[in-house]
Amino acid sequence: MSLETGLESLKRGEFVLLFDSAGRENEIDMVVAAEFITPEHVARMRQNAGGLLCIALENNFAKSLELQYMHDTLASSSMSNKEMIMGLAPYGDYPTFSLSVNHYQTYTGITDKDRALTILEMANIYKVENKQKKFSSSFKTPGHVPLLIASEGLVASRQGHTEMSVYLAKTAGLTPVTAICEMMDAETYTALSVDKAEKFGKQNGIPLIDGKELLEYAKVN
Ligand SMILES: O=C(CO)[C@H](O)[C@H](O)COP(=O)(O)O
Ligand SMILES: [Mg+2]
Ligand SMILES: [Mg+2]
Repeated sequence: MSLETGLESLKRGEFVLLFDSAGRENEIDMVVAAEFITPEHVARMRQNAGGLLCIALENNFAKSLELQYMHDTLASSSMSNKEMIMGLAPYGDYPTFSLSVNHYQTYTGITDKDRALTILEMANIYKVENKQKKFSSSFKTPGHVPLLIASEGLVASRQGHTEMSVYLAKTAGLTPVTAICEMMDAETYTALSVDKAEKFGKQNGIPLIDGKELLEYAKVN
């Protein structure tokens, strides 16, 4: 069963591929638990996925850091061009974007080493008692890694890669913080197809988890 194989991979600090659904983004993200991230993971996501590398956070954790969705922050700001604020995407969901961050010990923030440090230190904050204090003293914004906030209720309320990847980390007994990046196709200039992702997964020993299977599992677990 790919979901259980996937959970084992995540526990070992390895990648899984996560497909949402044909009726949604129709995208496959490379996913790794943030607590295990290394510069090598970042380099592989950059080379083999090529989308936007983000950190997904469980809702309660994001709240403990006083994070808000960026569309809410902008809506309550003094900006005059509020018509620019992203609402529902064409596939029917609000974006999960919040702030983008760099760890304070990074240099430019974009190198594989810098992004791995930012991602790892975000996961480490989960284990700290005064999370908000540690977060505000250790990170700068804007930075080079976007933070995504998973919905309250996780996959029961939104079925994005944000929620599904955090759900996988939690189910694997890991810190509910993930690094995710969309897989792109440099031949077609579109998102990578499921067939191509399956082939890539087989060649590289990376399990592909179907969102449909994940949602069915979540209903009974
Ligand atoms: O847009 C995104 C950020 O790069 C990606 O789609 C990512 O998978 C998270 O978003 P979602 O939860 O909507 O799938
Ligand atoms: Mg997206
Ligand atoms: Mg997505």
